[in-house]
Amino acid sequence: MVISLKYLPHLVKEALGLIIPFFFFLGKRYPLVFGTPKSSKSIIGKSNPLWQYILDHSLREHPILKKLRLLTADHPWSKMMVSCDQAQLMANLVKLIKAKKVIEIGVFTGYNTLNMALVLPDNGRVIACDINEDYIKIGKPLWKEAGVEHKIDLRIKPAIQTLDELLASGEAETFDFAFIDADKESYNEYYEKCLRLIKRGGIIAIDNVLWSGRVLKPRKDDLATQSIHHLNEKLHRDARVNISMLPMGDGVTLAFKL
Ligand SMILES: C[S@@+](CC[C@H](N)C(=O)[O-])C[C@H]1O[C@@H](n2cnc3c(N)ncnc32)[C@H](O)[C@@H]1O
Repeated sequence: MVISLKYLPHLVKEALGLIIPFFFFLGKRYPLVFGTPKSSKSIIGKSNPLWQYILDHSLREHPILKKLRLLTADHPWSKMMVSCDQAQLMANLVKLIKAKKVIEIGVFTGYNTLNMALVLPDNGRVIACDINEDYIKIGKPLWKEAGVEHKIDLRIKPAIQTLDELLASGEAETFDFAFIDADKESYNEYYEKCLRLIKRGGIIAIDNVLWSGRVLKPRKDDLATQSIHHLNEKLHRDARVNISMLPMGDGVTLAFKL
């Protein structure tokens, strides 16, 4: 079939008229797959006016936490920091269950470590696990400034090792709350060990369970997404816990130990 060149602009216009609305439809129907993520850390994009509305109408951030958040914002890996509204939820949970002993797996600059230490009683303890001491140098002076340094037990080594040491020293079923937010490939191991360390009625919060939407189509070669997706599937069936999966930050699952 020969098409005269003079019809070409018209044909291109017609084709675009069909293709563009199709992609708009996909973006609206499957926003996590086809939409443009505004931020890798937030399911509601951080430039979405609703995100600002949520902060304006719910965030009660302690000034020292705000200071650490702003300091962290200059870091090249600042997107690793937990979102401030999610940190506030975790502080509220820690207070609600009157937690004394908590575990943080993945500290980064120490925003959530500080957040939890601020609401723990004076004899409370955060076991803070990370492999990178450099990131923590940013937050550590603020732990001291806030007067909560004595509540934070920082362990610089692979978190699996720290959790095994806690189990070996007889601390099973003595913790109230755990936050899992480190290397995604180890999520299942972190979950299983935390479940042993947490008391009945305790809570495990697991971060990044939506992984910027990648859990919808986990690629075979993407081990991080595969690991998160498998844990999500397992938790859905896990009779040892009750769960809620929240579309907050990059997705957070709360597992309540029965
Ligand atoms: C997403 S950041 C944690 C953010 C932090 N929870 C916050 O409140 O901002 C992940 C952290 O996990 C740490 N990490 C990675 N692999 C680890 C491992 N095997 N053991 C302990 N920490 C690890 C990284 O060094 C990094 O600081």
